[in-house]
Amino acid sequence: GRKWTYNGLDGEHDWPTNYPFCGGAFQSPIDFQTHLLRYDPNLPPIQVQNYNLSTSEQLTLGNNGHSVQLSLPSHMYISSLPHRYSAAQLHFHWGSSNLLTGSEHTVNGKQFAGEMHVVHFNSDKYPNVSMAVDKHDGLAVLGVFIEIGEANPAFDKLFRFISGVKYRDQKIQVPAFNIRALLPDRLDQYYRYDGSLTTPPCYPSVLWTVFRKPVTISRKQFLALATALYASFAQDSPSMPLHENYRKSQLPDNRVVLVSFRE
Ligand SMILES: NS(=O)(=O)c1c(F)c(F)c(S(=O)(=O)CCO)c(N[C@H]2CCCc3ccccc32)c1F
Ligand SMILES: [Zn+2]
Repeated sequence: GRKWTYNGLDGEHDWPTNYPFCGGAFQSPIDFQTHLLRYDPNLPPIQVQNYNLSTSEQLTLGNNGHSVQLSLPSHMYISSLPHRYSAAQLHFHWGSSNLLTGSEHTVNGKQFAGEMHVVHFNSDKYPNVSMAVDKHDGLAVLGVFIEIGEANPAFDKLFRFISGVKYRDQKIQVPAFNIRALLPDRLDQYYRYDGSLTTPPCYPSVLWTVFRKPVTISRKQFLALATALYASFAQDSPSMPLHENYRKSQLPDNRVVLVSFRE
């Protein structure tokens, strides 16, 4: 598809020109404002299967110019949704070294330092993520808020390789690890709503589950993510830093956000 960026030329205000869904309804991210929330006691804890990958498996870490993404095997899946949603990839959104506000979803206007998304596709109905990406029941994304605090060694299993994918379209193989360790300890408290991809083509195909509890990583870990990457190719000059890769909040379009927890 056509190139797009997060700011300046081809920035998010211009996305609808080449990607009409980006100007449509049911867009993500949104601000989880208290008055939009409705407690739903029937929302079950999220259950994930086969997230504890063996180190003998290899995953592809890549810089696609918009984020750093880690490919995930489809034998990892979410088992607590109406269909089986198998893993496809995970990626991050962040601010910059001195902008500790880079999450996409926000809570009553509070923006977190960053946000991780684990993208899954409905493998009961579609053979792969590309076939699922534009279907109304195609994707389920787990969102995890990231805050600066205690270091989380699990993220180093990924961040220690980030210098190998500094430039756009660079890819390396990395040893797999326990992806469950990247999620918060409680998977029973989350926000739930129908939304979209937060990047072009912005298909309204995502069942969003954003965990209430953030994970923490250290400032050193955060800087490794926020300052190491370029959105430009290795041979490009000048190089463009890859940062502030978060979409602004979208209109709720009178959507209700279900929550699995009481205040
Ligand atoms: N925030 S978000 O909406 O979860 C989200 C991103 F922010 C994001 F950057 C990506 S991307 O890295 O692929 C770069 C641009 O598509 C994705 N990719 C998804 C949807 C597009 C097709 C596809 C194909 C294979 C695997 C994943 C995906 C994405 F879903
Ligand atoms: Zn994302």
